[in-house]
Amino acid sequence: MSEAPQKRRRVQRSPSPGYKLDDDDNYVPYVPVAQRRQEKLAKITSWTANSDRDRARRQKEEMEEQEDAEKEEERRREKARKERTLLMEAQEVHTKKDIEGAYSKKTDYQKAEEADAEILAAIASRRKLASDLELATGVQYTEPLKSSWRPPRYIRERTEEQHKKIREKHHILVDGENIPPPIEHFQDMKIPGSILDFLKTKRITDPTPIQLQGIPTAFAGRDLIGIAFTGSGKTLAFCLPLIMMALEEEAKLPLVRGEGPVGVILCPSRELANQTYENVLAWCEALAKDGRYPHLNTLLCMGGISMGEQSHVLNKGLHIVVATPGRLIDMLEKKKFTFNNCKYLCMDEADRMIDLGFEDDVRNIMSFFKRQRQTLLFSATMPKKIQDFAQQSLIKPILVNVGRAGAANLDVLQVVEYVKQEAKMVYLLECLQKTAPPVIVFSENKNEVDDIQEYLLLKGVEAVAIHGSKSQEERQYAIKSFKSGAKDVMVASGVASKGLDFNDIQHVIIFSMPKEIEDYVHQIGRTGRSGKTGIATTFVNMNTPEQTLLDLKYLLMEAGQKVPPFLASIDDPRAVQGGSLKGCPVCGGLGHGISNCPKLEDTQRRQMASHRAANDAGGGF
Ligand SMILES: Nc1ncnc2c1ncn2[C@@H]1O[C@H](COP(=O)(O)OP(=O)(O)OP(=O)(O)O)[C@@H](O)[C@H]1O
Repeated sequence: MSEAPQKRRRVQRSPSPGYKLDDDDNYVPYVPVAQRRQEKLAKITSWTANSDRDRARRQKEEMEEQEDAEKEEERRREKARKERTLLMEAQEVHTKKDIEGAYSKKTDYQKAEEADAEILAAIASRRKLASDLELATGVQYTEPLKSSWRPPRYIRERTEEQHKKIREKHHILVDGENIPPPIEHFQDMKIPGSILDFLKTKRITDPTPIQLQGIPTAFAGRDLIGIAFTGSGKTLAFCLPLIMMALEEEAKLPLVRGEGPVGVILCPSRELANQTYENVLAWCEALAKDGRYPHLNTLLCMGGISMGEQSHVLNKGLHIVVATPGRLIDMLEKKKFTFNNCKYLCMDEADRMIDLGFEDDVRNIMSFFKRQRQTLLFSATMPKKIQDFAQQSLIKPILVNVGRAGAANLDVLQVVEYVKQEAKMVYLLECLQKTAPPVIVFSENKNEVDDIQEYLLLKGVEAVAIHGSKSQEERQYAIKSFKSGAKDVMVASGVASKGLDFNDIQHVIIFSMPKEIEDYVHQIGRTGRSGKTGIATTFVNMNTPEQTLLDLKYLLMEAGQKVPPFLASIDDPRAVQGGSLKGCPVCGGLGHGISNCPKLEDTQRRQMASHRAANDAGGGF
């Protein structure tokens, strides 16, 4: 405000010697044209006085000519300037009209559709999910693996119509060629009695929908994409086929030291790998218990544990490996074991494993396989685009789908509450009163996880915490003490607890709503497992992005849950633009399109970070 008048004053002041204006060093006082002419005329007149009239007249004529020329030149310039301005203005108007015209031809919705199509095309051009060796040599398997397993005759003799009815009864959708029949009783799947007895002790008597179609499909040697709600028993559906395959191999020719594994199960987190490993161990032990079947060796291969502790497993023939990608690649590169005879690859939480973040690791792992394998992908969330991509990479795969991929488990009562940021801690205490323990509290932020645990401990609540920056011992202690019931509350970051199966969680409290709705589905899925019901309370507030709230709103509507008024009042911008309200093909969220997908943004960010890291490291591994 004070700057402008000061400048004006400086221009008005005539420069005095020694007075230096920043930009007026070459200042020449302006003399108007009329004044200059007068001065020249006066000079000429004085010559006239000196009676040199002819010279004066010539000079005057020359001057007038020059003046005329100058005036003419000035007129011409002015005309050109005016013409140019008009032309430019016309052009500007024209261009503006062009742009407006082009834009007015397409609705915002159409433009968004076009942008989405471009992104989808880019994703579709991803390399097939196969090892580099297979891609390079063009090795292509066209037929599924052969299997000696057959369903009982009475099931084989059922008509396709009868199979269809059974699938409809259990809300199972299937897709693929020559789909093996659904089998409603474990006994008919020809599973060893010792395993069935063990399952009974765990109250597992009848197969869940994903099991009754998934297990026969996998037993038949088929590649499989299995999608089913959280807590619906997917682990048994992909572990049992590997146990049976290993059993068959062992029966044919027992494995000796340096041989194996027969198959591998890949998990995206250490906790999940550990949990799956413990399940496999228990089932293999149960199998060998009655002495009729051999003992199968299982190796847990993940960061944070010493492989020395498991040398006794590596000293024998190895049947099953349960692993996280990083440590598995490390072990394979160090030739601790090989995949020369490995023929079963299963990925749990497969959408995470093969989305852009882990894709290269998975390809790397595949390059260690030397023969055809059976590939199985399982998850509760599997967006259409990932399904399509995976389908191209498997051999005549069968899709077994129970409920919409990414839909919430209907056994979970979902409550969404508006809680101001500063009121969350206090309200959390109140929420903990809703049910008896055990309760899980989720936060997206590691520091917040620690803060919540500290606050709860101060308030006398027995709480443990788990997140990615905790040591392996701390993580194991937290899980063990929570599982055993010694601790009432576990505060966890989303990543660290995905897929974990805790007994009878009564209540899940989502302290900070994750950006990706898939994460929300997995988090609330820690309760309401194996047919039991549970409650999930989620805190949202003005920090929660509107798009996330929209995803949440649609998910609640889909699950037939109560939608609170503040969520109900949020309008979908796509509806305003007159577009269709399809779910996002990348993350499955119902409240946004692909161009606003938070998962895609995250993946790109991760990729850029890993490129940066690679560059920083001089392009090394
Ligand atoms: N047929 C069954 N009947 C009853 N309970 C079962 C059955 N199969 C598995 N369960 C139990 O259900 C619980 C959940 O199983 P599991 O962990 O395999 O679920 P999931 O589908 O993998 O879930 P998530 O997607 O969250 O990982 C486990 O405690 C398991 O023992």
